[in-house]
Amino acid sequence: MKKNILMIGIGLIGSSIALSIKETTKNAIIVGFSHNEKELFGAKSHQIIDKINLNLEKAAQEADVIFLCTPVSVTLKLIQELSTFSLKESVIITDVGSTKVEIMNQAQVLLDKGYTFIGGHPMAGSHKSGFLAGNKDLFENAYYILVPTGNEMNEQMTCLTDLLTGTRAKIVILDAYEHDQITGILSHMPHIIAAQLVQQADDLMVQNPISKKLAAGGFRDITRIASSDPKMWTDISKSNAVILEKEIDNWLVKLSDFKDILKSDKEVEIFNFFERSKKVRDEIPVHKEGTIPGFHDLYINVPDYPGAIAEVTAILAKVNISLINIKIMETRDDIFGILRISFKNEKDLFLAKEAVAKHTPYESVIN
Ligand SMILES: NC(=O)c1ccc[n+]([C@@H]2O[C@H](COP(=O)([O-])OP(=O)(O)OC[C@H]3O[C@@H](n4cnc5c(N)ncnc54)[C@H](O)[C@@H]3O)[C@@H](O)[C@H]2O)c1
Ligand SMILES: O=C(O)C(=O)C[C@]1(C(=O)O)C=C[C@@H](O)C=C1
Repeated sequence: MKKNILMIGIGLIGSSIALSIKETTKNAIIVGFSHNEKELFGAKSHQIIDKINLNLEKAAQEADVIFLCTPVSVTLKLIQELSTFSLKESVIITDVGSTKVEIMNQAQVLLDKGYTFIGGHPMAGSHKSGFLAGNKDLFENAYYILVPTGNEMNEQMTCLTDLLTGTRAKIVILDAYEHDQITGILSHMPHIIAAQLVQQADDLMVQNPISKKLAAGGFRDITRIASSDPKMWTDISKSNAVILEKEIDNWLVKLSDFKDILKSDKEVEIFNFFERSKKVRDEIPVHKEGTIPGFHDLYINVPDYPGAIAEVTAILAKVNISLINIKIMETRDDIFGILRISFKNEKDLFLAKEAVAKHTPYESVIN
């Protein structure tokens, strides 16, 4: 029997989930709804969705599963609106919002009507928006957090996790508060800090335009996410404001402590500050199940001339090492490009590093 999946919002996340479902759930019909018709027709022509339904009530009534893939403030309104419709009794409603407490509280209106709501949040994404940035592999190896209410039946939970197998993400169950605390520090604070750092740099760039050209790897690495959608981050910040206010206070105290040790020229304390961070960062598991998604990546500095990439891949082929992914990173515009090559295991990664060092003049690092 066909399974009717309604995707409300076909942006980066909605389209990536739709594409991943199409990979594994052959009986799924993906119906798209959003406030933006042009986007819907675009998504249909790219075969991300199978059908368009511009009537939300009708689309929701026909759905077996509803994914809310909209900015958090819109998701809150849509939950309210869905609760006024007469939906299938067995319907599963889920979302992908980056915060969970406010959304789970709002979902009570659906539970009151006897509907099932399971909160969701795939912990991967990008600073890009819109269906053209969608990618069926976006969530591979990432964690996909689910927040049950306790009211859902086991079969409904299984139905949702089965539907998500195409994402190749790892499902993790959390409660809403725990979720917002963790993502507050691991996802929301980094976005606030990156945004503020860019503004601080902007002041300098206005005073001294040459500084614009001098931003190097460090600035790029820490500020990529400042290019994310401001609407999405306004919603996330407002929705997680209580936790973020506490974390910002904590940040200000810690930064002020650093200022004090700097001011009093306490070299050992300054060293300890950086040493502790390095130790913690280096120990976060990268290749196993950990905070940082596991890939076996080699970063190679390659000169910007035709054939340089082919030269590297030819060497890998010669020593019989297969790669699983290759990407030119957007980290440096001039002189060098960074080539990121992913391998299927650690052994191949180290063999590749050795081969690049032996047969090419290019520097490479394992991250
Ligand atoms: N971007 C990420 O890295 C990321 C990762 C995980 C979760 N999320 C969460 O996923 C959700 C979607 O983010 P995204 O990156 O896909 O954003 P996006 O801007 O790419 O897509 C948003 C979608 O919502 C639709 N939309 C906006 N207002 C609407 C309305 N009033 N009615 C119906 N549709 C409306 C847009 O048309 C678009 O299809 C957000 O809640 C975000 O917090 C984002
Ligand atoms: O990689 C990025 O660009 C992201 O910001 C993705 C990111 C994050 O890691 O903070 C952003 C918001 C989401 O809710 C989950 C993932």
